[in-house]
Amino acid sequence: MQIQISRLVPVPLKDVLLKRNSDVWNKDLIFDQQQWIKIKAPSGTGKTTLIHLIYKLRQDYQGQISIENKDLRSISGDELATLRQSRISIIFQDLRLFENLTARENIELNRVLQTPYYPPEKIDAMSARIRIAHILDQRAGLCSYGEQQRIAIIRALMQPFEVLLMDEPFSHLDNENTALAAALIAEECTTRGAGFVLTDLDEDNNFNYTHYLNL
Ligand SMILES: Nc1ncnc2c1ncn2[C@@H]1O[C@H](COP(=O)(O)OP(=O)(O)OP(=O)(O)O)[C@@H](O)[C@H]1O
Repeated sequence: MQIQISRLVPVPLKDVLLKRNSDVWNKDLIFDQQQWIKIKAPSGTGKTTLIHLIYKLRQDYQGQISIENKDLRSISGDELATLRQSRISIIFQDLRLFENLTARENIELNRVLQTPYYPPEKIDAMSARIRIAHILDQRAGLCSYGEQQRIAIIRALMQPFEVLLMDEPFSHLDNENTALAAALIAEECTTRGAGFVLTDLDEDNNFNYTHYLNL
């Protein structure tokens, strides 16, 4: 999968963002599937906005986003659903879990909504690796933010994808748990030949990024 971005600027942020020296806003970029892209920027400079624009959660922008040369504005309905079910997965900054469902139910719900990529046992295997096996049957709303973040990570990895969007995915995790989660994500992307776009506030060496962009 290829995502092309051309002269993209979110309309509400236009005046502020065009004054910034950005590698992304108002530039022409191509994100290829094999790329592991880190986008670094301070708070409030549009990281979440960018991720939501690419996932088509909002459309208040000028310029163009294209998926395989097709304008994202013209992708809707079943085509958009298929894109999100099997080609683009996402870890939201605000996680977006159902707090009254258990951790396992949150993950399983997403797994069965698409052609399942992995059998349900994989939830246990991934959870053991990133140390949340003990809370799988607990209500997500009762889990700590760090636990919730790892539930959201596994939920994203249990579905098929060619590109993974990650919005500050380790913001609630300590270094040791970040390393475990990053290793799992790296392994999953490598196995599938998938790429990712990851946003964060600071520099890091959590992955062997192919590209490092300032927003
Ligand atoms: N629809 C909107 N209308 C007006 N302003 C908006 C809109 N959406 C976002 N903003 C503003 O855009 C700016 C960027 O928000 P965004 O959440 O994308 O930043 P961020 O880089 O992800 O920040 P953080 O690191 O704090 O999560 C913020 O100042 C926010 O208030």
